[in-house]
Amino acid sequence: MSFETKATVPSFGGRLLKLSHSSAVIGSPMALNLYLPPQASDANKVPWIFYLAGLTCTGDNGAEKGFFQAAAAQNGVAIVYPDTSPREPRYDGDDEGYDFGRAAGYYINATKAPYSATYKMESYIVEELYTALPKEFPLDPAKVGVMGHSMGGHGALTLYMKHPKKFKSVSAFAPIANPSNCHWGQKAFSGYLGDNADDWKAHDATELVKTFKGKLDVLIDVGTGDAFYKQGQLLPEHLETAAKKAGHEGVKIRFQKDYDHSYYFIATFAADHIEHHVRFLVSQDNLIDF
Ligand SMILES: N[C@@H](CCC(=O)N[C@@H](CSC=O)C(=O)NCC(=O)O)C(=O)O
Repeated sequence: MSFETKATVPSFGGRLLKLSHSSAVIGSPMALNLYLPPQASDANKVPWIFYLAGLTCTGDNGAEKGFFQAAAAQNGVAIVYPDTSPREPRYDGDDEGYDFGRAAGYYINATKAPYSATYKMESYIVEELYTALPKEFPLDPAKVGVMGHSMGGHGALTLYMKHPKKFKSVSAFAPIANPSNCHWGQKAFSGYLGDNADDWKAHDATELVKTFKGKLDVLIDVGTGDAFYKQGQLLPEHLETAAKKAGHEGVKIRFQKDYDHSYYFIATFAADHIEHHVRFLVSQDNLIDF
């Protein structure tokens, strides 16, 4: 598989590549952004972090509004911003709501028709992009982290716990932390996986943490002014309680006073998240003082 570079945008001394490719997993073209910091070269393959965006997003939201590139450049890490769902073929009703179907792929492989034919965002991330990107770009295949926002925060936490050998670091902004117990998650999981709630557990961070055997050192930020948090869509306390009960003391949830769900919140704490990942991914020789 090869990527076509549609545009190259200079950013903080590095380059943001606007890429497209024909996805074998999804079965149609997909677009994504890749930020390469100034340290990246054929002779210096850099660590990299997936940023998984939330409902209604493309790979552009994080790249344009997340403010990750400054800290990524400073620390010599690359960031991959994938899309949030397949864009074609279209299915009846796939954009009736903002919270299911297009731009709401939930980073799982659907098992229910018709979505099961192409909605395979889990395999798209952890198999296709994970394998193909380091073959074409100066990315270290052994140093990969994952972070995300809201639906993408759910994606980051669950992909990390489902594929612990693939990711060395994880963090989340306002994640949907217990999708089996909130309206957003129930709607998505019944549409993609069917109505048997037992089948949802393998894709729910609060359920996964109960039996997760690896080491969990995860940074999570949630704004106390977040309308979706107040509505009960995120349920970070469920994850916190389950993690504590399972002995995972490294699940750190910071409740940020008054912050909302927006990219103003994400941008405020973006550098903290990059630095969290750097602790697990980067050798200190690669740091640049701007
Ligand atoms: N349109 C919806 C709200 C959609 C929304 O807020 N999406 C968030 C992610 S929510 C969880 O995954 C987002 O990131 N939006 C894009 C942005 O750039 O802010 C509604 O009407 O409530």
